[in-house]
Amino acid sequence: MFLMKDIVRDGDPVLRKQAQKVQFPLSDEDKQLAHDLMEYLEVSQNPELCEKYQLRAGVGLAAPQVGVSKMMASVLVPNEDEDESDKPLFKDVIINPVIISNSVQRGALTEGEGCLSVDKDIPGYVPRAARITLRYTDVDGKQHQIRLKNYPAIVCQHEIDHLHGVLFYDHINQDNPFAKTDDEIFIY
Ligand SMILES: O=CN(O)C[C@@H](CC1CCCC1)C(=O)N1NCCC[C@H]1C(=O)Nc1ccccn1
Ligand code: NI
Repeated sequence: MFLMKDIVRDGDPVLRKQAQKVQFPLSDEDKQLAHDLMEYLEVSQNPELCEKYQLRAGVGLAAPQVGVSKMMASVLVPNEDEDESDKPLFKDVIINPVIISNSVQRGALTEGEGCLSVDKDIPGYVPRAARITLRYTDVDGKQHQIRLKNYPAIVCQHEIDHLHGVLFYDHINQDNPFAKTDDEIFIY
């Protein structure tokens, strides 16, 4: 199981590398990595376990963040409203993901973004596509092509950035971190 000590921090070159495509069929090592990447999110989103293991709760975790330069990331976006079935908005390990289309409309999290690999808070809007069409392969080798919008779309873009050596603050407007072009929508 990954702990905070296993998470690589900004400054380590692995976070700025282009990750390698994952070969199928998955090796046992890659299957274990996929499992561990998702397990981190599940454990971190459980209040008791998060506390017990002193984790920072996360909704995504990319392989380079645990020092493995491979194109694989876990995404677990919980369904915030309690009453709804606690079926997550999006849950999968995305392997060799490719964003095949981006909406012209852009969006950003109103509170900006953070990263488990970046210890300091860096304020500012991180403009991203409001909607994307994502193509990826899952651990079983099944190909998916899905459309995502709002928070799940933001999370997947953040993770896919990691696979290309991009960190969230690379997108923040240096002159005016909270610059807002009029067509931008903002998501919670
Ligand atoms: O690459 C992946 N990362 O760096 C983990 C990041 C990924 C998200 C940041 C913005 C979009 C994707 C992450 O999850 N966070 N960033 C730092 C601390 C907070 C934490 C977070 O947002 N936690 C959370 C949110 C809702 C519900 C439960 N937990
Ligand atoms: Ni991150």
